Amino acid sequence: MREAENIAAISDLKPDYLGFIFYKGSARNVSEEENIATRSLIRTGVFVNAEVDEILQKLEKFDLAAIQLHGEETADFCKNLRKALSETEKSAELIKVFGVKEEFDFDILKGYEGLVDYFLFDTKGKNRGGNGTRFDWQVLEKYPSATPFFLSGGIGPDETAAIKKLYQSFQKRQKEDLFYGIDVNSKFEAAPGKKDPVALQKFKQELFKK
Ligand SMILES: O=C(O)c1ccccc1N[C@@H]1O[C@H](COP(=O)(O)O)[C@@H](O)[C@H]1O
Repeated sequence: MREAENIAAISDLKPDYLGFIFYKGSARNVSEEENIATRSLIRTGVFVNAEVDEILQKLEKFDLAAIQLHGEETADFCKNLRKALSETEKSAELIKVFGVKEEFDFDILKGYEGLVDYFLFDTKGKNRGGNGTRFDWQVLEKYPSATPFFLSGGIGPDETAAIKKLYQSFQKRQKEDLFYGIDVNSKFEAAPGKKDPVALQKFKQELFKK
């Protein structure tokens, strides 16, 4: 998101998080000049292999409360970022993203356990993110971690039934707390960085309908 009026319209739908892409390679990149003021939402900065200093600068400037690491950030990087945050007396939720193609080796998560607050699963594609394509969510039925995750990657208006089905599979195992959230992006855009409030409202209604 990056347009003040659009941010206000989407904030009215009361999402828990609102994302801002800080990656120059993206058509959604937020520049230093942008005014992205919002009310009480978890303002999330999305970064791709950025330096700790850059993340701290954006955190301060844009009053971010969550950091989404959407590149090849290592566990050591996450540890250093956490340390840098505490040294500057800043706190922010850390979300580490993993790209999924057909299969996913969950062993990779082990090194990140305890270092980040959430994992996020996106579809591996030709772009760093915002590819607008889904992966096979069945992969997550074998989710072995105790770290809650966000589901992402090409989630669109027609996906509510499939999301509910996946959620129920976690409920059956009394593990629904692990399926922490869903992250929508390009499939709800009128243009890059501009979300469609009507489509999102309909989606939200459908998602919470019993
Ligand atoms: O959206 C982008 O341009 C982007 C660029 C670099 C890193 C992440 C990006 N977006 C993230 O991609 C996922 C999935 O998006 P989509 O639903 O497939 O469009 C989401 O987490 C976005 O925050």
